[in-house]
Amino acid sequence: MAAVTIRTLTTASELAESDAVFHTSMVGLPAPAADEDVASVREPGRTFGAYADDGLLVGATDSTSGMLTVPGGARVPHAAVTHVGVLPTHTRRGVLTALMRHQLEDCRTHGETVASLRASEAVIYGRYGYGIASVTHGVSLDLRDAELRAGAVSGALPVRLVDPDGAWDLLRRMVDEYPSGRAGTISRSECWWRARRARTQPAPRYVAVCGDEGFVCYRPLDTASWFTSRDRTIVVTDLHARTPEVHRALVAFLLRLDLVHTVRFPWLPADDPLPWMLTDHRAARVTGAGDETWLRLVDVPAALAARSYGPGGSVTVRVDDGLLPANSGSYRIGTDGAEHVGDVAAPAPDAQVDVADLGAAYLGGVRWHQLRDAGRLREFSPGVADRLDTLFATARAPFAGVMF
Ligand SMILES: CC(=O)SCCNC(=O)CCNC(=O)[C@H](O)C(C)(C)COP(=O)(O)OP(=O)(O)OC[C@H]1O[C@@H](n2cnc3c(N)ncnc32)[C@H](O)[C@@H]1OP(=O)(O)O
Repeated sequence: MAAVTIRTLTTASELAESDAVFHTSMVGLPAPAADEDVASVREPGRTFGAYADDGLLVGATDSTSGMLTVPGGARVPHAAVTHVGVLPTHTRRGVLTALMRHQLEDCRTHGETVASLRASEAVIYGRYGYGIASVTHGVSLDLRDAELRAGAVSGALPVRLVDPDGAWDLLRRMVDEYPSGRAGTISRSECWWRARRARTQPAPRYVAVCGDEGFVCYRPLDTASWFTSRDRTIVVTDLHARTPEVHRALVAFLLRLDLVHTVRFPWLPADDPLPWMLTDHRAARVTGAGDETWLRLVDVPAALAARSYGPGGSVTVRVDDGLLPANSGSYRIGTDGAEHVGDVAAPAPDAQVDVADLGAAYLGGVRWHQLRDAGRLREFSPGVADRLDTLFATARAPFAGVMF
């Protein structure tokens, strides 16, 4: 166990120091500008520091509060955990474990149902009850082959360019007014917008807006030889649309850009309609797939009660949570909802799972039969995984859509 003291960091210099610890631990992550006011992009009271006996700040983590959309459309209180780091001189002594324990207990105190994060390494967070709940695809669109199918854009939805530096409030309004209904969507906090504003790369970058109902932000890559390049590439840094029609109009706008050969979409849901809009499906090439949301059910009874379920009768699942023992117990999950039915001993469960794997399956992204076949779900009654799959299935792949 680590000999550290965990404290809430409050002053501007403490917060700046925690940011320095994070960037030192990350080795190569580009640091924010020297004049960035770290306190302005941190939610008060949510940054925790670990101090060694000699008073040195050796580790830190923080989070912002918001909401996460669950299957069925309800939104539950959510903590977006980030800036996790321990100085390389103090790793593997339990510092992160002490920080994670403190942070999860704090989330419970705040009444947060779930927490999520993006992981720098896949081996870190499972032990703290986080599971991979959504995946993301990187897609490269070759404009030499990309053509919209006839009828993909009906009618003329106008797209206009706006000043990127003056558009922040407009973008924020569109995200807030037309939230995605997709499970896994997280709200963008005040701190998120401030950080995005402070850290967005300088020009050239562009924002195109479709009828105040959607936008796409993009910028060119490798501009040194842009004038004569045979491989001019832009990257889409953000895309938000109220309707599929607006989404298609924004993609159509990108396809019409002169000079550009390739459009990169670094993060798309696995079931994004983009390839299906095109005459040549292979013009949109998946260049990589990775984990997106690592989800932690902080309050298992509240999380299970908040989402909707498909048909499939009911199943009693025993959940084990080593870090937040109040979550451990048996839950009856059925088409009509879910409820806590007892402690770990009774009644006899149909299956048993660790809280991290329940988090992975919660949004419908990972199928229960995968978890069973991987040896992560213990079935006590035959066919339970298949029944759970029917109960937990969602129409669309879960996706958060934002980095933080
Ligand atoms: C949400 C985000 O911000 S993601 C960014 C996370 N930060 C980084 O990747 C920065 C670089 N890494 C670090 O700062 C640190 O290595 C951390 C934060 C990942 C881990 O901090 P530590 O204080 O070393 O973790 P701690 O000592 O509590 O480890 C607990 C257990 O996890 C294991 N563990 C922790 N990190 C790793 C890792 N990167 N690889 C393998 N095992 C790990 C430890 O071996 C230990 O296992 P044990 O309980 O079986 O002994």
